[in-house]
Amino acid sequence: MRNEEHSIVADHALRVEGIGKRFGGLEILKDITFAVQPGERRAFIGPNGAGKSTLFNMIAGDLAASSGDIYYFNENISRVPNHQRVRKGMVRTFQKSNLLQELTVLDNLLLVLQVKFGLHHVWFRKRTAQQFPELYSRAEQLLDTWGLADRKDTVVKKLSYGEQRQVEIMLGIATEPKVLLLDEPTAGMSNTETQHILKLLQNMPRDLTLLIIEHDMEVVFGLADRISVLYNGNIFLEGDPQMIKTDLRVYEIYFGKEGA
Ligand SMILES: Nc1ncnc2c1ncn2[C@@H]1O[C@H](COP(=O)(O)OP(=O)(O)OP(=O)(O)O)[C@@H](O)[C@H]1O
Repeated sequence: MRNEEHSIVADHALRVEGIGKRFGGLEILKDITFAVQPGERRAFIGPNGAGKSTLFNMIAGDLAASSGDIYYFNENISRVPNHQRVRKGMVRTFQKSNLLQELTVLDNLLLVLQVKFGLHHVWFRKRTAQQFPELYSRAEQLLDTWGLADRKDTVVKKLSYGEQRQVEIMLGIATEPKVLLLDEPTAGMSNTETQHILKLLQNMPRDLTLLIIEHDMEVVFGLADRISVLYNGNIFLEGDPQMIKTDLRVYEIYFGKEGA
């Protein structure tokens, strides 16, 4: 029985056990426990201020938890710093833009890919496709997949807001993560842009484990295998999209008992 339990635990890409977070006297998260399977797409929903971003900050290592532990492929990473989590393959994108605004899309991408290709030492000099064919070919491939090939020579600050968000996700993918955390990837996007991002996310490799915070329910239900609902500092409910969609309590959390 112990062995069986152990093997189930070892199969998790991510396991969060009893995580809590206090800001001063305020207890934002109380006792968060959940596990995500490798390749699973898990969405986190809940009203504004429920603590979704705070939870992601702790998983990514940007914020220390007040209590509890985080396991990544069965390794306790609770005290592993953020940059080491990234090196292990846990990568997040941010709600706010963290791109190098003065550089082109291609240069932003090459800077990320250089690290992956072990070419940090050439960051300061001009690189050419002739010198680094594999680097450039991977960049072209990513630009094609993400529909950004025609924008590659555009300086990031000249892109639309939606395109910038697209570049951010592409950079996250470029690091070839095992677990990718997306914090509201479609926030502030037009309906057309949202549809476009949803399609791209749906087409991502199935072995990539994806955790996503999202307010757009079309994206949530179009992408997630399982959904966790955060409310009052706890995971109020967890289930598959059909179960969450039809649970009246979720509706009440968002719209109140009488409805909107
Ligand atoms: N550094 C901080 N210091 C104090 N309070 C904080 C801090 N960060 C977040 N909070 C508070 O914690 C609560 C949860 O915030 P968080 O951003 O995690 O919620 P959220 O569910 O992601 O909300 P939203 O859906 O609006 O993005 C909020 O009340 C917020 O004001």
